[in-house]
Amino acid sequence: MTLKDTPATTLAKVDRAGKIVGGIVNDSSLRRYLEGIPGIDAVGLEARAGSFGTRSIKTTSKAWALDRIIELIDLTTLEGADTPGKVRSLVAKALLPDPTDPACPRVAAVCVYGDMVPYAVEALGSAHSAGRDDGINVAAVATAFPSGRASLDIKLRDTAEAVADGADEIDMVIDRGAFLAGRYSTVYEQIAAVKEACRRTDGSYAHLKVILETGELATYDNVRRASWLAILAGGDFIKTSTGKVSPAATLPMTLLMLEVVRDWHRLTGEKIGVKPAGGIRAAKDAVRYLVAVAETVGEEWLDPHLFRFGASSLLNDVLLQRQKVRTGHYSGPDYVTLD
Ligand SMILES: O=C[C@H](O)COP(=O)(O)O
Repeated sequence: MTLKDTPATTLAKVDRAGKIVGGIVNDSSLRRYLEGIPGIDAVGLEARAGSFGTRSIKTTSKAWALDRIIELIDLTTLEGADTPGKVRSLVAKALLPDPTDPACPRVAAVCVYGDMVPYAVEALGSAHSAGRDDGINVAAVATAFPSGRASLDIKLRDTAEAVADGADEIDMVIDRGAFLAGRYSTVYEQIAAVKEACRRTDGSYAHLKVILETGELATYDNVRRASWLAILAGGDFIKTSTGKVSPAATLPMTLLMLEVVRDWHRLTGEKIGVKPAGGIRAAKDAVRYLVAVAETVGEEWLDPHLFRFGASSLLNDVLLQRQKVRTGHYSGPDYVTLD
């Protein structure tokens, strides 16, 4: 697929991207633009990220933060050994995270492989958001996740099938090989094409999260460029990692992506979401991310439309901490499911 074949909806974004990069979107204009972005002060970035762990939080704020973290979780299972039964258990947990407390909030979404989408949709039943704000979304990883090593045609079919099966959100991976080789227009065109594959028959779109796989991009400068590229190409969210590569999400990388989103908002007025994913398991770490969001882009971003945690086990620790805040003690190790 080339830009010439790109459908009309995407062309509006291409026009805007063209205005921003200063001409036709191709390898040379993208290279000029992306490589012209000033380099990162790594020491300053890491110091800012480190400072988010030094805030003290009142008990009332902690209770609020724990509930908010739950509401921002994409509760995830992405294992080769996943089964319909495992997905049903995940959905049961998403629907009722704490069986002893009906007031416990629900997670934002369940995140599964594409072939598991029908089981997630069925298990959610009337709780499936399907476009409503009061339900739980189904997110599907697509585009030959986690490597992204497949033809564009296969990536588009992977995406379209998940959307047709009821996925509300698509988590795609970028072609890191193309990005690192400087073939920016290949990455751009693939993201734009996947965005089009997110189109439903009624003309609405599944939300597109673009996974950069920061652990493979290696440098802060690369992650900043990839963030701009993903947003220019039409991504609704930028996401750090698949969870299959180490390091996965880190606070400095996430902070850097939040800064790009802040700058994009200043430039265009458009709000893009951020999703750190992989390796976030402790509630106290998740609180640091909340502080980073609030102090970088503002509290408005502490909303499932604009921020998510991609995590398989974070919910368990948040429930334990929540129980402690509510009752003053832990209920014991059997309180949460450990899957
Ligand atoms: O996107 C989410 C990740 O795959 C989950 O990673 P995790 O198991 O380290 O929480």
